[in-house]
Amino acid sequence: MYTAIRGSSTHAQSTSQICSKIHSSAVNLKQTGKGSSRTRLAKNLKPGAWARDYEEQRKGSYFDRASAPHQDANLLKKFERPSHPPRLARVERPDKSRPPRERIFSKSPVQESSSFVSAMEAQPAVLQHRKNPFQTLLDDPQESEFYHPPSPVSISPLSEQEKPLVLPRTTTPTTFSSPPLLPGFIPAISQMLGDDAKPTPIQSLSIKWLIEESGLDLSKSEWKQFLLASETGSGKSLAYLLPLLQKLKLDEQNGTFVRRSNPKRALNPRAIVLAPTHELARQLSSFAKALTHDVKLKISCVSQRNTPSTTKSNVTAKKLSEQLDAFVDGTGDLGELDLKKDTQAVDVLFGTPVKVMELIRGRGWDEVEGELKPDEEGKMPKLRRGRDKMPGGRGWKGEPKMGLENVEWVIVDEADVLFDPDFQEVTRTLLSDISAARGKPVEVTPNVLSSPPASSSSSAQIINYPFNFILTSATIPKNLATYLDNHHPNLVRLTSPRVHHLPKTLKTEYVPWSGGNKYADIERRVREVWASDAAAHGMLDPDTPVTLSKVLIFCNKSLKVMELATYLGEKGIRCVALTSNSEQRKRGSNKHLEGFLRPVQINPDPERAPEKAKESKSNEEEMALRDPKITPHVMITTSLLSRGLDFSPDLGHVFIVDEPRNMVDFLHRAGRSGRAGHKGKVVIFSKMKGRGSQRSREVKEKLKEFTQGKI
Ligand SMILES: Nc1ncnc2c1ncn2[C@@H]1O[C@H](COP(=O)(O)OP(=O)(O)OP(=O)(O)O)[C@@H](O)[C@H]1O
Repeated sequence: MYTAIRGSSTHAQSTSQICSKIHSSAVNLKQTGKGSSRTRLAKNLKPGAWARDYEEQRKGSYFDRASAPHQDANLLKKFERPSHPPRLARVERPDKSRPPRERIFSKSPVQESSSFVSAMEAQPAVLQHRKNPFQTLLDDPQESEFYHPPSPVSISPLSEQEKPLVLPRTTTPTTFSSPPLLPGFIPAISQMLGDDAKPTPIQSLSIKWLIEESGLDLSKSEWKQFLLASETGSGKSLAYLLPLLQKLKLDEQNGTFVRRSNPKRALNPRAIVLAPTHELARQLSSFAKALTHDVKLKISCVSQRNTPSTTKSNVTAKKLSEQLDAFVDGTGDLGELDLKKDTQAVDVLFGTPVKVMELIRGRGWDEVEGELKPDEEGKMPKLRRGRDKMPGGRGWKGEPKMGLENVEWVIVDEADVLFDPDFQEVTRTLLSDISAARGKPVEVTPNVLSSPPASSSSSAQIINYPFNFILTSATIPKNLATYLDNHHPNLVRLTSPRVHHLPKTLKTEYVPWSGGNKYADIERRVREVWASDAAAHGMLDPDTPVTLSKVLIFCNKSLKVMELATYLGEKGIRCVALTSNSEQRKRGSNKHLEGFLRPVQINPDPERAPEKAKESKSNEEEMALRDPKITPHVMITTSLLSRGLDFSPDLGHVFIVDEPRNMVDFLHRAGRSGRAGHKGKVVIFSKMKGRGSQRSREVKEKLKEFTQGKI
């Protein structure tokens, strides 16, 4: 590269010739795959529009510099393309005939779970603008990013001035038994987890403190406030679902719950479970459905609707609005909500905060109409019947569908995401709406998560919601702990001993890039995984068909997901590629994750559903499911699927091909494998030798310390 430029200067060529020479030499280097800085140079030093800048440089001492031009940071900065603005969740098409719509929230709006994704997919530079509370992996090696609980059970506060109230260790239940559990839960638990299943540490704690209650008024108020934190795959869902469902059933049986009816909004749940993605909400709701197989409670999931891609001219606004309100395609088995049929109140509603808000306030609740300008005669334009009153049009606002008077429980799953700066406004607005409907309004103050720890003398707003408030997470970043300390000082923290560690059954492996095609490295590794599966199987049980591991690959960018999927597809490896905008995600079911997620089902009762009970797969179907050429065994995605989803134990490998941005991200991605005591491996691809490997080695060191519990 350097020689090419020196050569150019000695022959006094024209600027554009010089530039094109630089360009072509850089492209050559790119083709030989010699490193990222050169590739970037090839992109940035294209001849043409920037030639003037080169001319200016040439007048100075550019070519006399001792160093190579790609080392001149100032110059490169000048030619750098402007960075992309942060992606918004919903892209508005410019329509000059309409006044612009504004959003109520001043910050980057949280419209959908896809905004979570765009936040996770955004470039590091973009993340900085939103003051990401998490440091990048190496930014602050001295200080831990996490809150370390002093004991499995503690009550607030984190602030340095006060000491947390630490409860003495007591014996916790070691079996799922009735009592304290309702007898109806026992067969469901046995069917789902096996007859020998024992409660995990977080489940023991929750049975003890949330179900038995131990005669101790921990939360010092009528309503419980709890945080459940434990490592990934340790059964937090069951830890909060059991107390929730049991209490709902008991209140119903004892007559202590009196349903307040709201004739206009019949859908009036007793509990709301919030999750950051539709996929997770659906999986949790089917888990709850299976648990209540005998304990009859009505479970629903408000999910991504079937939005028609185009507006047909013969569809009236009313019809279209009705279609949009029929949220799913009638897959009632999964417990998803169909507003046409579900006019009765439900017991537990699962959903993302944005979807639940749409039910509470009506679709389009977060948009205000743009200013309508008077015409030349000073008359205000009327809304046009068809277009402007169509869903999404200027004058359209959906009807609220859901009452909140009966809500006695709110569970925030993946609390660190739902209270992170991108989500917290909508989450807290939702909590405040419920409080207001229950006669106890709570003000929503902006940006509470960035506030410093309150000293004992300062007066942080103490929030006591008029409902039971349960948070769960596998990671408690310090800013979440501080928020809880400031605003929920009575919150009880139940934490498992291994919180913030990788599951014991998950192994970590580092794979160096070969220096050639990275996609080929990944392909090779996938094939190695399958080869070792086949070899191990051959030694153990050669007469039965082999089951090959499923592989989940995490990239940082959607573009890379698609490129890698194309590459592997061309090499004969079928993959599912999922990004926030994937069409499959819009279907309103988890079909796109079939084969990867752990199926949740209770064996059908042969008397009640004889056909379902008989259903079994033919040999050919079984073989097709095992064949990676027919059934995809590789899923490629971004952080979208890193949260909460319970992948099947067949998913033996997680590949992390881009450096995780922070420890939180790493723990959640890695934790999709090695769940519930099953073996798993997280494979981290990185550069371990030569230029640029220093950082990888430091990251490796940090991850090692972390997984060994030194941080
Ligand atoms: N006591 C138990 N014994 C055996 N398996 C269990 C037990 N409790 C839960 N499981 C299983 O463990 C798996 C993981 O559970 P779950 O998804 O609730 O974990 P989690 O802690 O919420 O994980 P994450 O932090 O990733 O959301 C599920 O498949 C569940 O069926």
